[in-house]
Amino acid sequence: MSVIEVNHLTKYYGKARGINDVSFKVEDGEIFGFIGPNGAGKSTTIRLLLSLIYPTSGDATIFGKDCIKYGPEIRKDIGYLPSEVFYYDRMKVKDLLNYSASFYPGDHTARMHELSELMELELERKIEDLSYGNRKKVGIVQGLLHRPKLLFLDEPTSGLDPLMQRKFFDLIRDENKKGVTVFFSSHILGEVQRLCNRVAIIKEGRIIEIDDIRNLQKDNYKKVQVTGEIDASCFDFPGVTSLEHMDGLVRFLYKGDINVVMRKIAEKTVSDVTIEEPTLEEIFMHYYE
Ligand SMILES: Nc1ncnc2c1ncn2[C@@H]1O[C@H](COP(=O)(O)OP(=O)(O)OP(=O)(O)O)[C@@H](O)[C@H]1O
Repeated sequence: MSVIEVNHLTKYYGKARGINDVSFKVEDGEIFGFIGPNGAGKSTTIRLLLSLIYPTSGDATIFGKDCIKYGPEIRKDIGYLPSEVFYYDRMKVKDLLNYSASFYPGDHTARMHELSELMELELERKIEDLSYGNRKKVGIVQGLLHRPKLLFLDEPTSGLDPLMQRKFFDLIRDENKKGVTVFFSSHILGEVQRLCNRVAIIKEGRIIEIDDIRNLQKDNYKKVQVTGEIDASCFDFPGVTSLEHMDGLVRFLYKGDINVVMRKIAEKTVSDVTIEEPTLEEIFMHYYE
């Protein structure tokens, strides 16, 4: 059974497009990346799944249950870090986290201390005295406090310094190893590439690709660079694009059977060859163009 199943979900805010006919599944134990530029519909999708807003059409299930009908029940096992956090400014971090934990059964005090220590969050400080990054940390602790089975992270690293980002990623990986499924929304491709198994790309409210990160790289074009006294035109065959020649170096992009390129190179006398996978960033830009 999939942890999340989204079927033809559409949301219009009046006449404004939120998302359009979005369908995908997230399996148990995955770290699923959801990437797209500003305004693509990432937050809208998450808010619909949490039934904070309602769809225009389509439906979705979490843990096999309808998101709207079983919203309160489902949310007990969900952790959510929104892209922007807003709190009661006058409260102490500790009081806010205790208040938040009180919505869930059990005692979460030990967990609160454990997570705050890890994220270097001072529990005695008032929210109004915290920097943007430290407020984000409150959101992270709050989202994980009740040991959720599914975690929604919406642009989680904005405001965190590189050291904290690394700690945060380690924390998410640890949670995932313990069985937590993670839905990770971001427009920062590097972090999606580092953390996620599978990724969906959303553009202007529609999903344009869903695949394993490795497949995305494998089935995409390769970057080929050959050094030597060669005539670039010998690489002008189907599958080759962006062919460039400069100072004894031929460079091009290739999509197709790599053996064709290898055989062509073997016919020549070359001094160096590199064949590279594109980065997720390059693939992403390719889709957006
Ligand atoms: N409350 C709202 N009223 C009207 N339009 C909205 C509302 N919320 C979102 N939208 C529109 O829906 C579209 C998707 O927005 P959404 O916030 O889901 O995108 P996003 O991918 O999360 O972007 P970002 O990375 O900037 O947060 C945008 O065009 C946005 O302007």
